Amino acid sequence: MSSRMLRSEIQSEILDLPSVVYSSMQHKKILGREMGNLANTIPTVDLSVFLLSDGDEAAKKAATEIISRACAEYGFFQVVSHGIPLELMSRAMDLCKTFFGLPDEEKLKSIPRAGSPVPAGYGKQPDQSADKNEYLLMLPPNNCNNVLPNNPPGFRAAMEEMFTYFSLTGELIETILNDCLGLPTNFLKEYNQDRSWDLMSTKHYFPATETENVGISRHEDGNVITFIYQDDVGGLEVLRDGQWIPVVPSQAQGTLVVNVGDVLTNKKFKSATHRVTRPQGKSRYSFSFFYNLQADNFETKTNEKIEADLSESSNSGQVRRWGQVPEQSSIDPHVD
Ligand SMILES: O=C(O)CCC(=O)C(=O)O
Ligand SMILES: [Fe+2]
Repeated sequence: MSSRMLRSEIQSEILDLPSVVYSSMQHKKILGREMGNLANTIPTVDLSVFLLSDGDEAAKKAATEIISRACAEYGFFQVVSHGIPLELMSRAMDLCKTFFGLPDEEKLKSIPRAGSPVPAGYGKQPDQSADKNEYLLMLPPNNCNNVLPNNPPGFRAAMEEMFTYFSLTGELIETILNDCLGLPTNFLKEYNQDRSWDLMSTKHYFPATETENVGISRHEDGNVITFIYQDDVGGLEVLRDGQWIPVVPSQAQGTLVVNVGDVLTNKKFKSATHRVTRPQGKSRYSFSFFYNLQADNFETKTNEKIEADLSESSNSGQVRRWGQVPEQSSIDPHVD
């Protein structure tokens, strides 16, 4: 499906939204309003104004300002009315729960291909790892290194559709962040056109035990922008001023968490440290989408170019390749 066709699907989707989340559609003046309290919650922004061909400019400006502040204060924000069909999101979540509930021998049919540059396929953290989760990782739908399960039926197609929509949402958020950073129009878009290195993973976090509860150890994402679609269990936490702030799953269906990765970090934005803590007695499921930068651009061009265009920028951190563990990363028991 061409990206133009998808965009028009997105537009028809947002005109048909449930009233509880999207009531702002009837009140254009408050489109783009802040739906969270900046003091202690990660703000949520309604993106529908950016998807409408006649989107109100003042509402876009208001939304852009909220996102700018959130990226500076938290490195995180949340979005609704992003155009990803809610039916697809909940179907994909249900299918992922079914997949992870299958016996190991079934899931192991989807282990990564030998020699693949990225271990696309099913995997489980090794026993010695503090992180207790299993996952299914995928490259863009047409990539020959993907190993996607045929069971449960429909899962593979749902994963591919989710990926395609996430990519488009990534392009939209990249454009908004471009403006937040005061970069020349379309600077990031022109700089980062190759979508073949984007990655999506769906994860199953096992319930915590009496003695340990680490889902993913504290880390920062090395890419450009990450999306997280989490179920209603909770456990994602963001470090801000030495305090772990929970990203409470929203009652609003289809809420996506967005976080700024190392590529866009500078004096203005931060790539925030975050982690996942596992609750007791419950599994947690999530989708993460990593909007990346083409690998060859990583060390050579990325921050150097963004810094050159943002004279105030100061990020000293080297942008990491996929899977490379940051030096400052540490394993902690998540008990504080
Ligand atoms: O599952 C989540 O909520 C977050 C996952 C995450 O931080 C990551 O995959 O980098
Ligand atoms: Fe992360």
